Amino acid sequence: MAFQASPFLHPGTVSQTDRLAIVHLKRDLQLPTILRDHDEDNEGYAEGKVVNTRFGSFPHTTLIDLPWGSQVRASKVDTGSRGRRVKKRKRAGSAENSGPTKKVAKVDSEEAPIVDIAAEEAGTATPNTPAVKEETEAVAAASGFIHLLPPTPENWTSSLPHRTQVVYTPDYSYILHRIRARPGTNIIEAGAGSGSFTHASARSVFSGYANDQGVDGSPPKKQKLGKVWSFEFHEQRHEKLQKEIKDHGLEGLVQITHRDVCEDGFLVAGASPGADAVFLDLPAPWLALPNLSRSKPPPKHNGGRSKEATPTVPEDASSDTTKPWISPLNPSAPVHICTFSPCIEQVQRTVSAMRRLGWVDIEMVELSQKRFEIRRDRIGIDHSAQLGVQVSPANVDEAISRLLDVEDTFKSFHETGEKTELKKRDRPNPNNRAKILESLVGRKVYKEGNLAHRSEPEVKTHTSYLVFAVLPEEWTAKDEEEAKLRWEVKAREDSEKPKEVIGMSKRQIKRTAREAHKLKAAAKTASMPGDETREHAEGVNDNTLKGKGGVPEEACGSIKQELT
Ligand SMILES: C[S@@+](CC[C@H](N)C(=O)[O-])C[C@H]1O[C@@H](n2cnc3c(N)ncnc32)[C@H](O)[C@@H]1O
Repeated sequence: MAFQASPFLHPGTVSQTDRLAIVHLKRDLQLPTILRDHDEDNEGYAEGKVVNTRFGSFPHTTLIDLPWGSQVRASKVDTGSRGRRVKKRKRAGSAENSGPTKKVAKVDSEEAPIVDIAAEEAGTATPNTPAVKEETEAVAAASGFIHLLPPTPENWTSSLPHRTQVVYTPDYSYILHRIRARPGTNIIEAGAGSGSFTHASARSVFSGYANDQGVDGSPPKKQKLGKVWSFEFHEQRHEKLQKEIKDHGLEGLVQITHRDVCEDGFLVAGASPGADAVFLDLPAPWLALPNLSRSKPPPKHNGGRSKEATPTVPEDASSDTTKPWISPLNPSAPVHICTFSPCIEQVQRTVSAMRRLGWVDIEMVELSQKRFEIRRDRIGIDHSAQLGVQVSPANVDEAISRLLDVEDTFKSFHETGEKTELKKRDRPNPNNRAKILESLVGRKVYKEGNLAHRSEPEVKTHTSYLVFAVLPEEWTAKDEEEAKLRWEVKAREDSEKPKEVIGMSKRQIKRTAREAHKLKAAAKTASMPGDETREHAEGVNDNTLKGKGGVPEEACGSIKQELT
């Protein structure tokens, strides 16, 4: 099969068969689906593969080859036929195959053969005979519509099948920015869970595929390829995510390993991922931190975790004590980390472990994302039931005219017995077409009323504490020597120093400078005319200064200079 880039990275302009698409029903309701031109699950719809939603049914055939963003109307699908599904299938060559509204769908020969129930009941069925399915052309229904969107990490996060708590967009966008994720970065992620962060980080670090070629077919340019090194110790979650990554064309960019990272570390097949950044979404990140060091961590302790809770996962070379220690981190760059914890006690333990292990710039952040609804509050009886309008008088004139109206109606009812409803019917409808057109064309409705904003009370984001830190590059004595040779440190010759400080230690120089500074300040006060300070400072002159500090006035400047 020809190589196809992931739809998350290169969605193209139209939806395609066998590629992921997002069926957008409304802002907080989206369904991911891989578009198929045939029903591989044999679900029994005459139209082939169908997405059923609260807004109607959408056969995949109506969703393929459409420009992204298209609005698609629902189709009439006989959902009641699902129970009788196999009887609906006809064998190839059957006379009924040639109806005008039928079209023949491609059938994968490796699929389970479709059983002809009628033939089976009659005992004439031939097992394993390749069959051809036929699908009815979809007919539009009035039940509703959807929009077809290309997949992005954002809409994948809001539509993915939840297997765990997930990291939502407001959190991961901030995290990826803080851990400096960019094209070419190697990220370690543990645990992978439902893959929400995995998809977002994959897009951030993508800098091309290993088999990328120039436009003219020339060999690929040498560039650092970014990669997400994902770890998950729950077997089913690991399997499901691995399948998703394959289905989404992200293999090669994301490598998922089934592993307990607290026990067995972060090496993959014995080799280092060379991580520039790390994201830990684990219940006990402090247990994994020793495995993210630049040198061999101290012997493991249980960390208060019960032995029963520790799952058994395949052993890796990293846990083999006979082999030399390999760090999973990039040795030639500072490593940025973020840990995601729901409670402050976990944060405290994580921060303590980070301090012990040499992480610096440790900082905790809590994100409280809120969405603001911005609208114009319009007031007036005239607007009546229009959207966003409070139906109450906008001013005194409007209130009086309304009161007169009501009084009139009341009076006429008592005089003539005429019902109010009749009068109402005579009154022009404020929401009639002409009125609405007038308000749209004649007036600037968008400018009317007060501009108001209020925050949404409920926001779908998993509140957690984010701990950020940096692990600097290792600096050995050898590095120090090399640096000294490279950037020669030239000590000042004694002959260049002011003579007052020659032979003094740094501490002595500092003390002398402090005293000189104090005396100089006192002398300045003494020379200020006409206040009490002058009297106190009387008698303090250059000579006493010299005597007190033992430092001549002219030396003060040079001592200060020496210290700076
Ligand atoms: C909250 S979920 C992660 C959600 C994920 N970040 C997302 O955005 O979808 C935490 C995951 O960590 C996994 N996990 C917990 N301890 C682990 C360990 N020691 N090693 C690897 N995975 C672990 C759990 O199985 C769980 O799936």
